[in-house]
Amino acid sequence: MNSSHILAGAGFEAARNLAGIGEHGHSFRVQVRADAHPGSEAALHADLAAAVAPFHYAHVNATLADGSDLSIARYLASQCGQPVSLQLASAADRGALLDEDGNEYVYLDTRFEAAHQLPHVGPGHKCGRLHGHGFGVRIVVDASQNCLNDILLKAWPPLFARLNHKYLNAIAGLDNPTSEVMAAWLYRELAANLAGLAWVEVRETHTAGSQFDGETFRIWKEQHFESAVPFDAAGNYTGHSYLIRLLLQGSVDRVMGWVLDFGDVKDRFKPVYRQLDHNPLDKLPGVRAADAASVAEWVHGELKPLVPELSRIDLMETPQRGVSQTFRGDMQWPLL
Ligand SMILES: Nc1nc2c(c(=O)[nH]1)N=C([C@H](O)[C@H](O)COP(=O)(O)OP(=O)(O)OP(=O)(O)O)CN2
Repeated sequence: MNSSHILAGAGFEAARNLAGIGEHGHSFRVQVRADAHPGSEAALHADLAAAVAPFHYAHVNATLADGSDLSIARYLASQCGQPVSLQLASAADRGALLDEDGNEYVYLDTRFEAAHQLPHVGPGHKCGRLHGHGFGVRIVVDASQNCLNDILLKAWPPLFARLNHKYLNAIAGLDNPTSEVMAAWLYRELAANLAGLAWVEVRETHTAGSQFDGETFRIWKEQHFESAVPFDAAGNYTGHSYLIRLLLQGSVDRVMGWVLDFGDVKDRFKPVYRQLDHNPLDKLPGVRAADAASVAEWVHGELKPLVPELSRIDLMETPQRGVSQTFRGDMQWPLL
């Protein structure tokens, strides 16, 4: 079923006091997603700006007795004036996630450095060669069952020791170490020792990722394009460096170990990309309007026949303003 969302972001610099840690400070980042309906975009941006304002260059505990990530996240969500899903990053590697159904999670972003090759790709495919990555890993747990320290101190270190600076293909279960296989392997290894594990994400590069929640595989590929867009009724244009994220949901091919090759996603997107990049978006053939939601719909119309697994498109005009459209499946996370 199609659903259309608005994405809004904000940041604030704040001090806080936490039991066991004491006084310290953070550059907090917050992203929210809300249902799109007439007037909701301006209201969401205004509500979010007003919600973070009391924290900016201030002490969190002046507003909230409990200055934890979860407490701040709950407060910000409550100020948004409409149901939202929310991601609060208190540091580059950690934060809290809340969804509209009342689920609360904490996450840790960590990484390891390793070599691998994909043994089943066709001749000449670059991933058949021995190569390596700084693999990004996001571990997400149900906040009511577990906390960040359990991931950091107990669950992750033994796995890090098994993976870091290793040749992944030599590890049992990783003979075909695609991102999807890695996410499923990490999920199974972590679930054994981590109560409330919700999902695991693996990022081989900055532009591609995969997610496994014990049942469903989701992958994404990101691209940037530079485009002009009408600015006012007088016919003036402005422009943006757009980020588009194409998210796919599907089963993993038993031989290849992936939903679809990230390279194939990029290749199939190329003809669409050429029409978007360095062009005025209101002149796209058949586009309903030049706003981000209409452009995302247009991309979906062009790409759906080529990528049937395409489930969601996120289109950001700026890092703090964009849309997220779901066309099939259920792809709540990542928020962005
Ligand atoms: N679905 C998957 N597709 C691909 C995987 C994978 O794990 N799952 N892995 C690879 C390669 O290992 C490759 O290193 C990463 O591919 P890709 O994203 O295409 O890398 P690029 O550096 O070309 O990405 P840019 O778009 O240039 O940033 C291939 N596919």
